[in-house]
Amino acid sequence: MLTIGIAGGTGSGKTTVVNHILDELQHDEVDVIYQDSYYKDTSHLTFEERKNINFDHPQSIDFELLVEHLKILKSGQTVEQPIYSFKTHNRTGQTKTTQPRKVMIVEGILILTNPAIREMLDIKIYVQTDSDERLIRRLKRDINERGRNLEEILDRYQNTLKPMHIQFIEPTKEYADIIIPNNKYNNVAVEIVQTIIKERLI
Ligand SMILES: Nc1ncnc2c1ncn2[C@@H]1O[C@H](COP(=O)(O)OP(=O)(O)O)[C@@H](O)[C@H]1O
Ligand SMILES: O=c1ccn([C@@H]2O[C@H](COP(=O)(O)O)[C@@H](O)[C@H]2O)c(=O)[nH]1
Repeated sequence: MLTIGIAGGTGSGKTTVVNHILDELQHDEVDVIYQDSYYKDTSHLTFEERKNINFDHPQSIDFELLVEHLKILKSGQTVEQPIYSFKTHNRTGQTKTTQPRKVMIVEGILILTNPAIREMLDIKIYVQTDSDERLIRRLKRDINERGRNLEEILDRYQNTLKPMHIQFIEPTKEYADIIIPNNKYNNVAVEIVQTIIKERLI
């Protein structure tokens, strides 16, 4: 199994890059493990308490389960990837059956902060986008798709997202094998990554 990590700040375009890679491969050749699926289960908290969680700190992620699932996939067995709801800030209780594939993509803002995950990745990619561009994208996406309002997004940006990005996410760029500049759609970089994947699959 070729394991590819795709990190980068929120709104940098990680999911978009992943989707371009998926488009080029056969459906049964590739699957994705989303770090967001592994936010810790917080069912014991009220919605108001969950809203105050710092979701940009590595401690918000159940890395133990994520690492265990990657090990299971690498050993050729299937896992049940939790399904997460950004609207309720919690796992839904449902899972997605994820089978081992020739290519497994691991995507998320904090994946390169974890040494055990870094160790398991064959190719580490960091998607690099300026913070103003990321904030604009995040505003549009979170209002349209994640049920947030302007004040909530800007509060989170100033109080947790920006400091956590500087402290934890941006420094992981140094672990990357490939950095994709993504202020604009970068088809050339994505095509290079697709070519590398195809070569490794031969
Ligand atoms: N290069 C780009 N230029 C403009 N908009 C982009 C670009 N890449 C992604 N987007 C848009 O920005 C938003 C966030 O992108 P997404 O891929 O979800 O980022 P991430 O997964 O890193 O948070 C989406 O609405 C997406 O369509
Ligand atoms: O319940 C939650 C969990 C996370 N977030 C925010 O999501 C982003 C990470 O997702 P991307 O798709 O990479 O943007 C992170 O910055 C968290 O702040 C949330 O709002 N609610």
